[in-house]
Amino acid sequence: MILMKDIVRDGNKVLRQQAKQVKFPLSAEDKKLAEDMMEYLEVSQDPELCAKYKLRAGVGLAAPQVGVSEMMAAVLVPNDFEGEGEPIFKDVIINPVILSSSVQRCAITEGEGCLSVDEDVPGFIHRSARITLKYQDVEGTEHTVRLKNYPAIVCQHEIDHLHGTLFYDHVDKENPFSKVDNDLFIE
Ligand SMILES: O=C(O)C[C@@H](Cc1ccccc1)[C@H](O)SCc1ccccc1
Ligand code: NI
Repeated sequence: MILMKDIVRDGNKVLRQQAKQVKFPLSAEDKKLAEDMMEYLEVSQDPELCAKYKLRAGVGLAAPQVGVSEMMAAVLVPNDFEGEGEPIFKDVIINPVILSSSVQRCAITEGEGCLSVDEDVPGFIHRSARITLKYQDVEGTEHTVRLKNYPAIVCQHEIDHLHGTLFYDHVDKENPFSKVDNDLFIE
């Protein structure tokens, strides 16, 4: 089971590398990694288990964050944090490619955090509000999905990890809370 001690922190070069394409069929190690990363998200979103294992809640986890420089990330965006209903998006996205993205941007009002960055970094992280994402699942089946708002933000945050980018790279250093007229903001 992945614990916080297994999460690589900012400063480790694996977080700044271009991750390698994943080959199919998945090796036993890659299958286990995919399962373990999704398990981390599920456990971290259960308040009792999250406290029991001293985790930080997460809606996404990328392989480089556990020291594996491969293009794989688990994403679990719950319907709501009461755990009611099916998740908005749940899958392990492998070799993801953003095929298209909206010019319109979207940001989380309170900014972003990262399991690999212990410090708070204030500022808006403006991302595309809508994306068309192509990826393979653990079986190697190809999916092309259109995502918007929060699920789109989470997937862009995770895909950034696969290219060595961290959320605070997107903060406008001159004016961290800069915005333009048609920017969307979500709570
Ligand atoms: O470090 C990670 O990649 C996991 C992040 C992903 C993320 C952060 C901000 C915005 C979108 C995605 C963690 O999920 S940060 C903790 C968190 C937990 C619940 C809801 C939002 C952020
Ligand atoms: Ni992150």
